[in-house]
Amino acid sequence: MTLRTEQRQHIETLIRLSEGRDAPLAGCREVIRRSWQRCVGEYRLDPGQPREVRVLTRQALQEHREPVDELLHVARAGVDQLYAQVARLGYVLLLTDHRGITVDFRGQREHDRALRKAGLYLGADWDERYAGTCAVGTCIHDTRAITCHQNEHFDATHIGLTCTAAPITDPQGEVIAVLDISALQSPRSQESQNFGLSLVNLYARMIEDAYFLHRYRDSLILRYDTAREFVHLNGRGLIAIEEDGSIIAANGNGRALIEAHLARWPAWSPQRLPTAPQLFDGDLGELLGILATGEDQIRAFRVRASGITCFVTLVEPRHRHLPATTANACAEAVPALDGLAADDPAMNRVLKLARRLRNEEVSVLVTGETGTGKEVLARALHDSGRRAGKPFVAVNCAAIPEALVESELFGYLPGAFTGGRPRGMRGLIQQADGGTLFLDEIGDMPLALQSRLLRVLAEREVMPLGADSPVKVDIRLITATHRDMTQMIAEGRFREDLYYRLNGAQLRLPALRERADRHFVIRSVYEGLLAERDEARFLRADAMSALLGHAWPGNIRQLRNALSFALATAEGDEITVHDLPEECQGATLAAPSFKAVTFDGAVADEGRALHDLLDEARWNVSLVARRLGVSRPTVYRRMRRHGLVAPNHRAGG
Ligand SMILES: Nc1ncnc2c1ncn2[C@@H]1O[C@H](COP(=O)(O)OP(=O)(O)OP(=O)(O)O)[C@@H](O)[C@H]1O
Repeated sequence: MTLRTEQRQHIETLIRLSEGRDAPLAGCREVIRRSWQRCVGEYRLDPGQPREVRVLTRQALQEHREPVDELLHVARAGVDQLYAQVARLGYVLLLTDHRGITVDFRGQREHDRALRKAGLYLGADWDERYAGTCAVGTCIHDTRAITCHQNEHFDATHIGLTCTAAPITDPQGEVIAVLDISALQSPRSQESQNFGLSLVNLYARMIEDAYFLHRYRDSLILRYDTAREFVHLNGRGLIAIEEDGSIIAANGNGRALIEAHLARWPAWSPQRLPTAPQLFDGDLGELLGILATGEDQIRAFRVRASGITCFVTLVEPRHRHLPATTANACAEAVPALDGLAADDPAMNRVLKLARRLRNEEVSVLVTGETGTGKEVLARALHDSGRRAGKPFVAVNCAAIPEALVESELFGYLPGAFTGGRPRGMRGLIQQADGGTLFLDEIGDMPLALQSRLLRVLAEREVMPLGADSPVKVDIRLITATHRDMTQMIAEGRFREDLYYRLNGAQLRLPALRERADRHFVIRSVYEGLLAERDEARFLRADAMSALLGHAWPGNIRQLRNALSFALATAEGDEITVHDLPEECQGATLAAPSFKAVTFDGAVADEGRALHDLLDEARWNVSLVARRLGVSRPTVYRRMRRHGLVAPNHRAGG
């Protein structure tokens, strides 16, 4: 079909639409249909009278450029970069103001005439009211990115074009400019422009953020992302704040965060925004002290409205530096506790409370899934407080047979019961005198003993079996459980009064899979194991990646076991993903090990893949080891595992 015939048909369709007759609109996208209806109903555009492209005079263009001069300046690098990517695909680039006037343009000179005729030119007016449905005009009307492809344009003049536009908004969400790429020719299907839509959207957001950073360059700006690695590079959220934590402005992502917060905790007046500490569920000091923490000057926070972990950095005002006191408002150093976490919001909260509690006598209940480090935290609390140097006695209530718990805990005098030691025994409570008694799995303590323990806590004395007078004890009690104690109380299996005594303060440890500082935990457990084994072996990135991706139902204990297994069984001088227990290899098995060489699929396929690789390398083990990025002994070990023997070593071969 020629362009003229197509234009005639297009005009016919739109005339029927404007006259209220049934137009063949099947397959027409809703966003386009609505715009066409605006064109005929609201703007009274006549589809039968295609309009000349309107290009502003130099003087008029200057008047449109002045208000966006600063934006044009900031956007220049982004505009050039995007154009460099799309020019060779035949696209030109337009930047328009909020009215749709093209205030900046990039295009090939050799097509100057054709582009000018098509309206792809500096000064061209793409206002929907004049030009009809088009990417720029409709994007401004709907405040969202859109492709207007060929005969989706209202005006028959434009139906040869394909145009894709994305809005650039100010901190109030108002469109201040539009970024557009357009081509004179394109494939038939509108979907062919989907990739362009993503690209234009991405650059529009980058320009928007660059402009935000420029406009608020004299304020503090919180920049955040859900990936730590991206925060400095291209953190998605930007929130400008005052030094008291109140919010001045936010980019699109930041506004969405604020809206999610307000949806859960509506403000009592429309102007009332949450403060940054409320939004990120942290202290103002923690936010303002970000630059003084960690090597990368990033700190993890948990967004209160969603519970999602965000990594936040602080962009300082251009001419102002935070007073040293605020910048250094980080917590007092307590080595025993500080070593337990790097940067995880839940752990930061636990450790902050632990620092405050370390010299208090209040009983502490540590909760968390099995293996999260409850005993390690209890010991650190002991080691960092006044009682350090005195005994730390740990008792696992679930591990002692029920019949022995009483005598073990309370001790007994000679002859107190048959089977006891002839000289009697000082109970574990007494052994902890002056120090800390740590009762793990407190939920497993038999009910009868719960009453006796309650008495010890109330009267600070213990009555050994067979004794007729109590003995004074000075202990600090820390208990731990992975059970739901409120449910146990409801079921009558745990005494409520004891629970309240034990729960003077509660420290809740997060599961390993939820921790934002998993990398640190893996490193410190690994280094601890190397020190115990007096070894120096490298933990390769593929192993680290698999460990980071594993769900760890058994938490740090399971992690420790997995690393111990790898260190005990790996033959090379480094630990690779294949040295880990099979259940931890999952996350990276499908990832390329070296160039295009991969072991794809399950371990069962590994043998076949290895065989093919060896075959291809003529059974040169060193070459295969290099290609896989593992040591030679590792390849030999895998060959043994899969029963692979080089042809020249096979019996009779
Ligand atoms: N921060 C840490 N750094 C290194 N190793 C740790 C850390 N936390 C815990 N571990 C190790 O993980 C294992 C489990 O720790 P711990 O016994 O403290 O967990 P738990 O929560 O008390 O477990 P359970 O609920 O089963 O009693 C131990 O081997 C401990 O050494």
